[in-house]
Amino acid sequence: MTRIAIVGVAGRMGRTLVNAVQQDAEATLAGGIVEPGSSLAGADIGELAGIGKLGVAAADSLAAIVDDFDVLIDFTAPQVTLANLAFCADHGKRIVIGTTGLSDDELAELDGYGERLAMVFAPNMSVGVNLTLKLLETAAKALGDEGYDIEVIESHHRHKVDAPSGTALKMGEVVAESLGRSLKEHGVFERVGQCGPRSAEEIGFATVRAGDIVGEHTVMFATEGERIEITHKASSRMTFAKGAVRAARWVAARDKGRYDMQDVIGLA
Ligand SMILES: NC(=O)C1=CN([C@@H]2O[C@H](COP(=O)(O)OP(=O)(O)OC[C@H]3O[C@@H](n4cnc5c(N)ncnc54)[C@H](OP(=O)(O)O)[C@@H]3O)[C@@H](O)[C@H]2O)C=CC1
Ligand SMILES: O=C(O)C1=N[C@H](C(=O)O)C[C@H](O)C1
Repeated sequence: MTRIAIVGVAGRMGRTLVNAVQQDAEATLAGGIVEPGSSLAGADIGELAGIGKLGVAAADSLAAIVDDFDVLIDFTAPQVTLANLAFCADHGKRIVIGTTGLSDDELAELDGYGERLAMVFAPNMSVGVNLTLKLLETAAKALGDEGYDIEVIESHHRHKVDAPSGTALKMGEVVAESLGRSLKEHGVFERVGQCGPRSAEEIGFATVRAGDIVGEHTVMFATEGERIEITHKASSRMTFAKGAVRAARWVAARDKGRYDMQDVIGLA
């Protein structure tokens, strides 16, 4: 039985994760964390998630539940995640990280922890998106050097704070790597005014933020006469939450290293 604690337990993903852990026969809900000083500290995390009392009170620090859990699941914000990584490394815990929007420096810092603990870090925990990444590799290799323009389009709810989404960036990276291009050099994240025609090698990104869209990603390969679109649409956060719980069970049996969902699913 994997003892899981969830940080950001009152957030959109945190509440869904409580539900997902409850539904998993091989995992147990060992704790939930809210922001230090939050008025929600002490509330029952089942009630926060809308599934009724579970008898687990929200804590406002990891230190308060350090002996209760084996794996932490963290879908919060970059600086919060890095602080939690340090805590887990210092206390012999494993961690599953879904947080997106990390800067290059923050990613480098996160990477360093792979030598100190076992972590799964992925911008999208759904099985469907991780399979889509494989399809993109094949499509990019077949089409990318044959005159097909590549564009990544993503849509999310009005509350999302980072752009492009972590998944869109990952899709761009997979396509770029498959073609021997660098996303740093060829990624185009803004087009406005007299920006001129697109270059053959650029990989364009477009972002939509509206309403309650859970998460949609399309990679378009377009040339004269045809276009192929590979699309993934999430209609419920449960798809991410179930993936994260699966990752937590998987990482509980791992030694040090930085892994992603492709490792967990067996697509690496
Ligand atoms: N990898 C994946 O599959 C997915 C990744 N994500 C990513 O997960 C992240 C969170 O998304 P979402 O759930 O929508 O965002 P929310 O804003 O709904 O949730 C974040 C939660 O973290 C809490 N929080 C902030 N600081 C702390 C702290 N110091 N200690 C404990 N809790 C804290 C917030 O509390 P408060 O509200 O009080 O500030 C909030 O409840 C984003 O980066 C998003 O992109 C989302 C979906 C899927
Ligand atoms: O913030 C979200 O909601 C999501 N974020 C992730 C991302 O940035 O890719 C994954 C998912 O699409 C939902």
